[in-house]
Amino acid sequence: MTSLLEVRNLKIWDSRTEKIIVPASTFQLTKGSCLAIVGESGSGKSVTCKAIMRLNNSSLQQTGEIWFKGENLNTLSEKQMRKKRGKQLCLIIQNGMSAFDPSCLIGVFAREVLTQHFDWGRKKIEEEMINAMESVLLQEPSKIMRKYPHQLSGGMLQRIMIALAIVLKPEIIIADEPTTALDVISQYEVLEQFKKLRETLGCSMIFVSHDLGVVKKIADEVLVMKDGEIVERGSTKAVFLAPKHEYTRFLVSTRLAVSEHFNHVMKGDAVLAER
Ligand SMILES: Nc1ncnc2c1ncn2[C@@H]1O[C@H](COP(=O)(O)OP(=O)(O)OP(=O)(O)O)[C@@H](O)[C@H]1O
Repeated sequence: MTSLLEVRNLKIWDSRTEKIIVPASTFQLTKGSCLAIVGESGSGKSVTCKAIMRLNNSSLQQTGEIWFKGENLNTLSEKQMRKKRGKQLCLIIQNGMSAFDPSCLIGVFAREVLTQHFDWGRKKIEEEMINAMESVLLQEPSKIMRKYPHQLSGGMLQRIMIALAIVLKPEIIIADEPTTALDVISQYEVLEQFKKLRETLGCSMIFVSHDLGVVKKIADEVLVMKDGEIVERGSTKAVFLAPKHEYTRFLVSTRLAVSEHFNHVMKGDAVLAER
């Protein structure tokens, strides 16, 4: 299997305190596959994603190699990286609102992003965006384009980000807890759109989540992180069926306990509904 992205010995530390956040991560993203990164809060999932995009806060330093199509992203200039972001590597973050410019109408924001990568006129951009927004089931896309981010829900903003990705057609999408801030129904809908996005674009994906239920639905492979280190890796099926590391066993058992509780509650609801 060919890897599209190869991260070797990625080290991330805080230059102000010298605290090492990620000591030495090595992993690959197989072409066309979805790699989930799971782990508890603070285990280093987000800083790893941002390191690939070279978007960490300037106080965080990073060394190591990030190979993507014959280039080590860690050695590229900011200008070269800017060309890769969006068109080749796309990051979708947890809080949709902060990904947008609050003072900018959605349509204007989309135009600014797309004109950086395509030689398209205003009309073509609008057509492409409207088609993509319709495909992620956003109703009345023209109206949405004339709204500000704060006038839309978190689920809608995430779907607009997915629509933008559909137009940009990146080779890698990095989604950092994209459904976490949403209510359960929007979580389900947005996850379905992510699955569709993979099917339509055939792109590769890194999907960060602390929700193993979500991971099971979307990922082919899983990396488990704890305190900045990768403690387990393997196919989603293998990791769920026979977790090797104690910490993964803990994560899987907690997940099972939560879903049993959920089923129990749902059954209770069903009994109540029958009455
Ligand atoms: N800009 C920063 N400066 C200094 N330390 C940081 C910075 N960003 C993150 N950290 C630290 O790095 C560690 C890993 O953070 P990170 O956000 O990657 O965790 P995470 O696994 O994504 O957690 P969560 O699920 O809560 O998002 C934490 O201890 C955090 O405090």
